[in-house]
Amino acid sequence: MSCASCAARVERALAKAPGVEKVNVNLATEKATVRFDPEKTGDEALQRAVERTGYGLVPWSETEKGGEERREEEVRGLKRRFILAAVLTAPMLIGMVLSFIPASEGSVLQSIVHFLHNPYLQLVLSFPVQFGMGWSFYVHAYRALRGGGANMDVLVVMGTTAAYGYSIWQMIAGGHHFYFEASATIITLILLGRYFEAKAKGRTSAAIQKLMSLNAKSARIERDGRELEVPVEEVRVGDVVVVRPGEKIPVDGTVLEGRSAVDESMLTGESLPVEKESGSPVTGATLNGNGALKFRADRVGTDTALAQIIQLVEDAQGSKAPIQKIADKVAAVFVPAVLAVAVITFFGWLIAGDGVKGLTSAVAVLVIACPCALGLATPTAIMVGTGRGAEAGILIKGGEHLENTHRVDAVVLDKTGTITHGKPVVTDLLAYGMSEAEALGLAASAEKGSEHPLGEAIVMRARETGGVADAESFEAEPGRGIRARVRDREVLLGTRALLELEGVSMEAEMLGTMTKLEAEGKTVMAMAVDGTPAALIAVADTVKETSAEAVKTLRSMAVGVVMMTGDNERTALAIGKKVGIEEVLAEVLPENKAAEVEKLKRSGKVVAMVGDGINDAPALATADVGMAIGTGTDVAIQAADITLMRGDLMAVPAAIRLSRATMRKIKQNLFWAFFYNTIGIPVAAFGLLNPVIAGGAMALSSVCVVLNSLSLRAVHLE
Ligand SMILES: Nc1ncnc2c1ncn2[C@@H]1O[C@H](COP(=O)(O)OP(=O)(O)OP(=O)(O)O)[C@@H](O)[C@H]1O
Ligand SMILES: [Cu+]
Ligand SMILES: [Mg+2]
Repeated sequence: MSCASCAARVERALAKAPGVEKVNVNLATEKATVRFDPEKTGDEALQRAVERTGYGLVPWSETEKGGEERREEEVRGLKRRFILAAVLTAPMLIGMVLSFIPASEGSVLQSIVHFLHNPYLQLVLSFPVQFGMGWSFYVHAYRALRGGGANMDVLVVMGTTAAYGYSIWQMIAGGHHFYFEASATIITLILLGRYFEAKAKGRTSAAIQKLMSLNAKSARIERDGRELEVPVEEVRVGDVVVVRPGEKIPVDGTVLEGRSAVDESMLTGESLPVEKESGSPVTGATLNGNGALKFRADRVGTDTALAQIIQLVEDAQGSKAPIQKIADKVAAVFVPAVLAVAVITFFGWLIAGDGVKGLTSAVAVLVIACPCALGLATPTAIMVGTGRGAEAGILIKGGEHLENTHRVDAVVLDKTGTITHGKPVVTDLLAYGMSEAEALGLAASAEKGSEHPLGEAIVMRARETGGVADAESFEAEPGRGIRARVRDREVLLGTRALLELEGVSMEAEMLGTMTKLEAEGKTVMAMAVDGTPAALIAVADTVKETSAEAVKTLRSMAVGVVMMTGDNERTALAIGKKVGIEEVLAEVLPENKAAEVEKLKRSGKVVAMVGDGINDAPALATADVGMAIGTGTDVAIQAADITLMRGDLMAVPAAIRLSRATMRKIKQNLFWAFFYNTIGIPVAAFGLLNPVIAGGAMALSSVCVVLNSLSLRAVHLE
């Protein structure tokens, strides 16, 4: 495909094929994504549908193998053709330049100019350029026309052939208007543009290549009591993998033996190494530190975290941003419209009595009108933007999310696990009417079945001092607490509201203590045993080091920040004060989190929700942009549009910055592309544009667009 109208035509052909439900063709990645009913159609039918329009379709599985080589081959071929064309065209251009120098009659200069302007010499030089190096334009144009449409190759071919044919006719008829050098120069310049474009396009996928290169090549596994080295593809789930100090971890798994600090920065962007010991999860492509590790392989091949990240980034790069619809609509009607303008131009000038001017002007219209810059404006920026994000640990699921993020003016932050580390520890334990040890034992036994971080904190504390028994029954009340039977006693543990709902009333003194602890920013849970208040358990969670700075940065970007939590208001306000958030929504039950986001949206805000927990998932899906903390639960990551691989909140302003920068690039690109066509076409039609300059400008425009998008790679996100 050479321009936006090609992509539009392939897309239409696929959309019309029976059994196809949804289709997206991307010019920059040269990929088509099709959702179809396998009962009604298949690879081959789709392939035929595309081939009928004059293009080709290669199944995805085959592109993986040869994709990179094909691209390199294309770049090499274009370079070769450009150099040959340039060498042949140069004498004609030199002749043109020299003719501007005043030369006296009979001088050497004059004879050189004469020689270089000899129509026979020009015919001989330009013939191979037109039909040799330029042959592919004819092939592509023919295929497009045969498929019943037109693309930019048709414009190039029509323009240059008209100029060339007219020159030959002039030779036969004894005239002296020759345009051999014009058509040769246009072809040379377009080849140069295509060469640059193909090269630059290769660089837009650099992020993917970088990710792929992270993969380990081989792994050391233990089989039948022996250690042997195998290619990483041969590692099976359940294999025991041995990693020596300083080695790359080959696949995802769980540590069985050993202790080490692992550098996970390549995947998470988090620079501090993470301590690993028996039971810790390890991820393929990360780098082992000083210890030796032995781990069990849990996920291999396409299931590993790295493989999924690559897949996600690839999908995102190929997806469309809504803003592209404008360009697509224009591109679809562009070529026929330009042909019409060219015809009108020619006849207009002819009627005005200047057929020669009509011809050159029509050629200039055909050449300047190429919509290739238009087709590349959005997809190249989306490609580079999502790639840049992946490098910084910001995984964006699609172009639309990258686009939506730039409008965000309110960010809702979950408290536990998002602003704080989400690893609370028990700080205070006050027992009423029983020993502290007994209270802790009951609480921990009751919480044993809970996956809530608060429950885990209590169990952790109890493990330090003694055993934790199993509960006879366990029931969680989301957003309020738990109810359990332990050693034949009814245990109720959670918020004030939970106890009140069950008709348990606490003494004023106990409530006072609770309030006091909460004002310190601790989360306080009350426990009732068999209907009487028995203990208060306070836990504290540490605020992430960067949370306050992230809030400040967001403010400076004119983005409002709100904290939303299920925790009580006093605790929330105390934490809010630490990080600089005044607006706090506290005691929000899990089922109401989404409704709060909805309320904010209705007030006219474009809302980004940042969360980590299962209870955040509905809110993440409701928000205009859902951002999941990568260290959080899978459910949250599934529901979100963007995953922040590193736990720290500075990634939120970074994501917004990236989106703003990407949108700025897209708008610049679209403006440049539209501007250039809308100004260029009338100027050319009125005979004010030399066809050669038109060729140069058109080649430049797409190169400019691609380079402009590539400059996104250097954007500062911090
Ligand atoms: N397993 C549990 N054991 C004891 N109390 C609980 C438990 N689960 C919830 N609670 C009580 O319910 C409150 C709200 O819980 P919820 O899970 O909605 O929010 P959170 O995890 O405290 O905060 P955030 O919404 O910021 O993640 C907690 O503060 C706690 O008092
Ligand atoms: Cu073009
Ligand atoms: Mg939570």
